[in-house]
Amino acid sequence: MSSETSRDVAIRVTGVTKCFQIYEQPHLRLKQAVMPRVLRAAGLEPRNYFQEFWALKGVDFEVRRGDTVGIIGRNGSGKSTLLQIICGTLQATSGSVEVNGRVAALLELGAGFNPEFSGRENVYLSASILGLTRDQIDARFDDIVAFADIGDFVERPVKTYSSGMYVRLAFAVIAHVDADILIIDEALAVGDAIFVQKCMRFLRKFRENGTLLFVSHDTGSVLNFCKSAVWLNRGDMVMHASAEDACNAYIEYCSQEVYGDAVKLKSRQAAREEGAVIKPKARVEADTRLEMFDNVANSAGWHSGSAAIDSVELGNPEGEVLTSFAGGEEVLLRVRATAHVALSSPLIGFFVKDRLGQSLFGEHTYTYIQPPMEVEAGTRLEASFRFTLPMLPNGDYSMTVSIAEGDPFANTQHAWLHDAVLIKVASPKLRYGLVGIPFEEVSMRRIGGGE
Ligand SMILES: Nc1ncnc2c1ncn2[C@@H]1O[C@H](COP(=O)(O)OP(=O)(O)OP(=O)(O)O)[C@@H](O)[C@H]1O
Repeated sequence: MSSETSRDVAIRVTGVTKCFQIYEQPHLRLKQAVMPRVLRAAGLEPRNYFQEFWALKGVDFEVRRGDTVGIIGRNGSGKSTLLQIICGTLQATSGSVEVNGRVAALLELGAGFNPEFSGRENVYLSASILGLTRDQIDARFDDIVAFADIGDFVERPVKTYSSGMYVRLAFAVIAHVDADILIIDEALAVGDAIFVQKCMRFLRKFRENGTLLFVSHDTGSVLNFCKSAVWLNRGDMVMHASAEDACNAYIEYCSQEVYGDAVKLKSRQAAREEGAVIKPKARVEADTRLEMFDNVANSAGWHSGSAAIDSVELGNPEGEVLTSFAGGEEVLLRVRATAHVALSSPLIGFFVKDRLGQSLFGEHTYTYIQPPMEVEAGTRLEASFRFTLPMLPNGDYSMTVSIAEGDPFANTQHAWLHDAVLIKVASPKLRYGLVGIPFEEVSMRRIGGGE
């Protein structure tokens, strides 16, 4: 039993299973409807004409009020099925779902609106299903149409809409019904960039008070948006953990799937010493704002056994290793790795990500090392990247480093360190946005008279 009271819980999913009945031929469905009764009446044991498919196999998790939870998993893992059960549009085979609050959902395209009705009629229909009175819808109609921004199409039947228009109107409705809980499926992906930005602004505001359940294949947007994530795999809930832990585990799993059983990835997490203290090396510059912590030994990640990352160092272009930087200066990043087997076209890469796991910048060696190198087992490699360190806003960052084999589009990862370098930025000036810009001068002056 959870320690949370029902008041704190927005969604509680307990032991939910879903079994679909699969009929190999359409007429077997009819047979299933009729035959068992006939056979029972004749005193015979009825048989089933379908195969069972378990899309969900006992899913348990809770979403607290105000939480933003991502649902991740590969195609067919049961994400949409779970959302439909939470929304009440699909019945679970067993288990229960408790939802506290008004739920509005943007599920897969095609669900929700009546295609024969106009946009206007569908707005009234779906907003009233979501609990708004006619007067409330009248009062909000113009805002909904302005948000959707689909012009005269609002008077035309929804069946004439493009998928982008459809999702615009559907999102506009759910954004105006005072929902306590929003459930967003991948549908948002069909909107154009400007509309998606508008939705994201709305969702960022919404999550200040509301509860959000967000499904995506894109771990980047889950990391960017969600506090925690539920990972589903073939109907099983593998984990419900912080978004970072769940996404890292999921990415690792997907990589393992690519390798197959031939190569067993070894988790570095398992080897990590509990409570290892990361000590920053000595500061070099007096007015430091950006500090680097070598974390190669403690970084979570994995390796296939074919190659390993040995060290990651950042320093000045002369090669002197430093741990403190101001941002804006030229730096040299050196990644050393060992190939334990012969590799054709090894590539070493890195990217710097923010606290939420959002990638900010990075590079790999492939485009610079042409033709690709061939190396024999036991070769030690050093990749060097010389670049201008950006000004990063205050916060914690980390650098992911990897060695792979192949090209940027088709490669086999051999070692991956999630947090090879930890970066702390403390500056009184840079505060906003993803990337800090060093402003040379900021001023304000009066350019006209006031009343
Ligand atoms: N009505 C249905 N009848 C039979 N099988 C179904 C039905 N709906 C879903 N399934 C199956 O259940 C499994 C889970 O489907 P679901 O759509 O929930 O997965 P998903 O994780 O949302 O996938 P995707 O990421 O591709 O959208 C799939 O194997 C799918 O084929």
